[in-house]
Amino acid sequence: MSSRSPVSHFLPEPKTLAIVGCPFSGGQAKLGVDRGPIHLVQAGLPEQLSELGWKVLFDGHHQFEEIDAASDPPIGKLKNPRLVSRVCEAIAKVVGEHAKKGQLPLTLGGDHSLAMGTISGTFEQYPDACVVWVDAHGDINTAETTDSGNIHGMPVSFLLGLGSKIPEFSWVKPLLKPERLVYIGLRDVDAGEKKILKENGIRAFSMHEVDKYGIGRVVEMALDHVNPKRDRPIHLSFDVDALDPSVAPSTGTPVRGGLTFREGHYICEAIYETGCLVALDIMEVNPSLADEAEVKQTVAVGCSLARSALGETLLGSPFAQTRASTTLLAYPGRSHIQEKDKKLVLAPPSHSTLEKLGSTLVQKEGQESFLAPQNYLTSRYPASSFSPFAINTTFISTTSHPTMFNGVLTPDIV
Ligand SMILES: NC(=[NH2+])NCCC[C@H](N)C(=O)O
Repeated sequence: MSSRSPVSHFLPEPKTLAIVGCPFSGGQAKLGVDRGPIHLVQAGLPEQLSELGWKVLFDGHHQFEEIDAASDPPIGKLKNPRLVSRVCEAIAKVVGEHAKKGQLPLTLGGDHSLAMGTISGTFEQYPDACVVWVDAHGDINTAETTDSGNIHGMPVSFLLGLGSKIPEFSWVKPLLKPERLVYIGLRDVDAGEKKILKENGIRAFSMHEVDKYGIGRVVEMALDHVNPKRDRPIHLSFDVDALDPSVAPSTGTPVRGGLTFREGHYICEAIYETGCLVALDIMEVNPSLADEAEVKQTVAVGCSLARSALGETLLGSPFAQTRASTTLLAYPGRSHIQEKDKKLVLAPPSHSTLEKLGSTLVQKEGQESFLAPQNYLTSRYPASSFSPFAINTTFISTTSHPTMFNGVLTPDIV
């Protein structure tokens, strides 16, 4: 799989990702979802993301305060209300702090009640953000409409400030506006939730729309709704049960007729391409609900969704695609091109050249790179001046801007 360095309208260089591991299951009744983040990390997710060019911060899973069931009786129908509230409040702080530092928080659930915390944290830092909620379920029940009493079916209503106010949750500010929220993948929506969606004019692309328009058009329409100019920060909250159970079997509330493997990944890729992603949740991987192979498959899918949302592409950057056949004729011993760790590194241009290019030198993991106009390479290193052997090159792009590229070249094969 190829990748390109992350591009962002909101995150400073070096792009930093903070993994917030949340081994939490209190928003629902099935045991095991608290082990989701542990499996995702053990499967190598942090390393995979640093291979994509992120500076990855992860210093262990979040430790939660315990509240025993006896001191946390239901409030109305709501189960474990104090526990869920306190855990989400803590996560809101953690996510908010990462966002404030310009880092992208990747929250690994855990059940989806956690999004009450993650989205609250995002909105503290980015009040004009929008939310793309990918899920089989609406998770928008209120204290009045919930049947199960499981809070993982309710976080969105808290974020929108719907339903009766529960003092225990008074810390949740209604920072999310209905027009800044969009759903993709819905197919199991409770009667009360349907009413809420309608009454609040919330845009939802169910599997019916995915079937009708195709995923490409659906994502475009969804983004046109919440982020028409593609200038708002995006929080992507992805419940793996949005995927069909044949793709992600090991999850607490699977529903048939879901997104295919590619449809799920396409959503992530398309959101990454906007350059607007500021926070990501991967939720509801429960490694206790299927056989070993299916658990492995679900965990692997959780990892690959995260990678797709964070820059992994099927063929490399758009730039690399258009320049895939570029042949750089290199000349051994030529001082401005050196081979370093199997990478060809162009010697950085002089300060005056950089100034002319309006570019600066970026120091990254011992490599120096710079942004330069697309024709910089060909004008500075015309193929004719090099011999005697050819090296096929791909570009590691630090920007999706089609006229810019990064001065580091990676030879595929010499
Ligand atoms: N995050 C989830 N898996 N939510 C499932 C919710 C199912 C159901 N609508 C409920 O409120 O209980």
